[in-house]
Amino acid sequence: MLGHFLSFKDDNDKKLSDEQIADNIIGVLFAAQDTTASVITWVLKFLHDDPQLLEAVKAEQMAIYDTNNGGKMPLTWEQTRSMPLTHRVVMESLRMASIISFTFREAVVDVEYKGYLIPKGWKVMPLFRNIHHNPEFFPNPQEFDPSRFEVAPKANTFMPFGNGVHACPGNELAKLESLILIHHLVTNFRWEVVSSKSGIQYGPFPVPQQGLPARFWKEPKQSQ
Ligand code: HEM
Repeated sequence: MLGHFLSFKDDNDKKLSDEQIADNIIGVLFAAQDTTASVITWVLKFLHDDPQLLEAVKAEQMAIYDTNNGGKMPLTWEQTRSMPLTHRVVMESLRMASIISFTFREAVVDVEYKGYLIPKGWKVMPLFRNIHHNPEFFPNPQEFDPSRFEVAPKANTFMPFGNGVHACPGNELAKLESLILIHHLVTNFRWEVVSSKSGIQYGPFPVPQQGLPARFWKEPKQSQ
């Protein structure tokens, strides 16, 4: 990406300034890395808090691990497309955590919505977190329940990656990274949350209070 920015020239042959390059790199690090790290932290918390679910995810991943000759062969693209339970855990974590809680849009023309007029130039703030925690769309919204994603959510009720032309271009990458990490983690490691506090801490993205301090260790395999 840095290479692309350094060699970029616009229609007038103008290059990007160092400041513009730094701004873009920081922007993407912020948009891509912190967000994905936050959601993965929540996945670990939710799995840790539900040992039965963790066992079920582990069973799904161990089946893949065994097919891959005890993890000696790399995970394939097709395998990442065939992790239904783990995928639902990622989706439910995205809903529960709602990493990007809201966004802004500006009305470019007068808009009438349900009897309200939003005049041209006004800012509108869709609150993703509220939509994701609305019991009308997600019954018992405070409950972590991946099975709710066995049925696709109603249109425009699940937007962890935003919507429209400025929706997140890293959507699929973030989900893929989460699936890969979960695969390697549950097939090779165990973890214990050292101090689990209820509550959310924003920095600016939400993570569990105190950032979920945990201890990890490699799980001994029976065949080893
Ligand atoms: C779990 C991880 C992620 C979440 C929850 C997330 C969420 C979002 C959301 C909600 C938006 C739309 C903001 C808006 O409408 O104003 C957005 C935009 C964006 N995201 Fe992500 N994102 C994630 C990961 C990533 C990754 C991995 C990348 C890049 C590799 C990325 C790059 C971007 C960029 C460049 C934008 C701005 C798009 C635009 O303005 O046209 N994001 N993200």
